[in-house]
Amino acid sequence: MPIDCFPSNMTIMPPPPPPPEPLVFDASILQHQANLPSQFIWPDHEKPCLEPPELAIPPIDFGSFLTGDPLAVSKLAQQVNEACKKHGFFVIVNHGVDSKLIAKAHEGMNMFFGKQLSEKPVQRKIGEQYGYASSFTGRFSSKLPWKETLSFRYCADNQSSNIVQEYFLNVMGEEFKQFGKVYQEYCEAMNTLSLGIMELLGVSLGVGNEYFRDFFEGNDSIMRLNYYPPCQKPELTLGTGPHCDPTSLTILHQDHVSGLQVFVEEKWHSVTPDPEAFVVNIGDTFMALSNGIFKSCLHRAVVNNVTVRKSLAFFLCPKMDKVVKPPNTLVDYKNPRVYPDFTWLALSEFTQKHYRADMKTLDVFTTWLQQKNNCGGTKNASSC
Ligand SMILES: C=C1C[C@]23C[C@H]1CC[C@H]2[C@]1(C)CCC[C@@](C)(C(=O)O)[C@H]1[C@@H]3C(=O)O
Ligand SMILES: O=C(O)CCC(=O)C(=O)O
Ligand SMILES: [Fe+2]
Repeated sequence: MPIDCFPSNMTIMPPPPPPPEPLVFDASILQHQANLPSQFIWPDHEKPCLEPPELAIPPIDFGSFLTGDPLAVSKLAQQVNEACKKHGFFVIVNHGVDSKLIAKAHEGMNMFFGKQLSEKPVQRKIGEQYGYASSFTGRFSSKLPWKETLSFRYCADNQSSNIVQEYFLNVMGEEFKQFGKVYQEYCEAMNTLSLGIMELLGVSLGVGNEYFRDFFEGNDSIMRLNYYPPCQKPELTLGTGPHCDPTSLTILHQDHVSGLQVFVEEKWHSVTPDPEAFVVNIGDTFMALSNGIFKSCLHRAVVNNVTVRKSLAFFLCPKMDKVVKPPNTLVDYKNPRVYPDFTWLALSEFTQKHYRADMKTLDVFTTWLQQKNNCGGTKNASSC
């Protein structure tokens, strides 16, 4: 249509600007830059505080639980009960996991994340739980975490006995075959330890040592490798933002570089690294399973301007279709239900497609679920 046919009062809008190219987090470049891209600068109220107090908590000797000595088990159950009611995490030593296996898992991270960005597999797609991601540049537009991650699935059922090894070989490639063997063995060790901890949590809550072990027998869990490159301005950003894990239980191994912080007694505390220990924290799903008795732990990870920091996080999750509801013995007129029934699939999808997990994920999810149910389960709760 010739330009003069347009009525004089019509304003011809310029074409919309092209969408900004998603930022590329190339750690080998960014870690040397004094000026951080604005997307990595967190709001003042979330920036890390300098020199947080160290949290000195007595580690729990898991070895005495493994002996099955009733007195030792009862003592440990009491320790765990207090820790999980108060701030939702505890530290265990004498856990039975081979330190050489842990060292190999860390070496594997150095090899993988030390590669050039171009040599790493393509970034994971939005809504997908697994794969390689560099600071989630394609997923979030602000408050980007200063980290690279590799997440993959671990299934405890017999049909998936080599799922980790197969992922590394088939999805990542032949050169990662040995990698896959290390992490397959590591995840199997995490599974064994998780089920043992579930026995201890069951005793701690008075439901017996089989209840939660059975619930997680066929777990469908997530293994995540966290790699935090050094940052020239660590006081402006975060490696992982403040959150409660939406999952059930997390077994975290941090290397010798401190960075994990937990929020207890109204302030952030640094958890002193101990390569011989695992940090175990309660997630949102187990908080619901315990009818709110055990608290999901609020935590975050800070970075530094000197060296890389790495952590291995095993997230225990039930089968996707398992209904998350507390045992009847934890519900009565004095302790009414705190959260509705839900499946782990629903909560997992909520965190991957609708909501960035933070410190209030479970409450927001609960409201979202109720709105959706009130609308007869339509796709978009806000449509009703
Ligand atoms: C189910 C999960 C989502 C996250 C990985 C596991 C358990 C922890 C979640 C996460 C780490 C919480 C902070 C925000 C998040 C986006 C991250 O920084 O990685 C979360 C993970 C995720 O959604 O990928
Ligand atoms: O790296 C850490 O110490 C914490 C990581 C974490 O909280 C997570 O991946 O959920
Ligand atoms: Fe976490």
